[in-house]
Amino acid sequence: MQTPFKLSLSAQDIACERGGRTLFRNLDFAVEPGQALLVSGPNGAGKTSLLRQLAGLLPLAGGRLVTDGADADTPIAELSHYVGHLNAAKTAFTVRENLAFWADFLAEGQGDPADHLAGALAAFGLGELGRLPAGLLSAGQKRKLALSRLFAAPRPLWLLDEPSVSLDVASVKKLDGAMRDHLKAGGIAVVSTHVPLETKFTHTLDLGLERAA
Ligand SMILES: Nc1ncnc2c1ncn2[C@@H]1O[C@H](COP(=O)(O)OP(=O)(O)OP(=O)(O)O)[C@@H](O)[C@H]1O
Repeated sequence: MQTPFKLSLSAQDIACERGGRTLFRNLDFAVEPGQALLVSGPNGAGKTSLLRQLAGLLPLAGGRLVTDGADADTPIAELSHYVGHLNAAKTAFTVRENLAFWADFLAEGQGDPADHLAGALAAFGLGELGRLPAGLLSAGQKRKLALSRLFAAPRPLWLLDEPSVSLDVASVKKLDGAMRDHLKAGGIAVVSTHVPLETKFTHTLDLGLERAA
């Protein structure tokens, strides 16, 4: 069994600007090991922007992000998996090659990449499609491939932007199960979704309300 995660993440007084417009400011939250934050709000409220900030893909316009339980020099990007709207798969590579790349690249020094690859192929039942180029997958299968990356390397922070989009009912259940197991292992998750999930979120953040405040 893997060592339980022990990462905490807090956002302190953070702000976000896009195209010269302030989407939110003075935002605070804290997530401890085993906890999940649900980010909600209407279209355009800034959910994707916030997740991209947490993933280190978009600069903060103010405030700071603080982690505890990890080496202070390790950027959040290296502690997290970010699954966004783009599925980030190499279309000419097969399903297996994509997952093998992630297992080799992301899980270096964290156990046997072959074990991670097997876990990733099994997580959303992509084993049978292993030889298919990722570009030929259906929309839901592409989303499953992106989510399978969560299993290609153990990382304490999952940043999931509308993770259930295009998934069938059984796969949404698998996603809920995966999140439950991740939280049980002490992982943390920040999730934006318009669709109800079974996952028990310990914290919620409504960016629509933040904006109105
Ligand atoms: N590169 C950009 N330049 C300027 N404005 C941008 C840029 N990217 C996003 N925006 C704007 O920032 C705002 C927030 O976008 P974001 O994608 O974060 O919203 P969201 O809450 O995730 O929306 P949705 O629910 O529709 O996915 C939108 O008004 C969008 O037009």
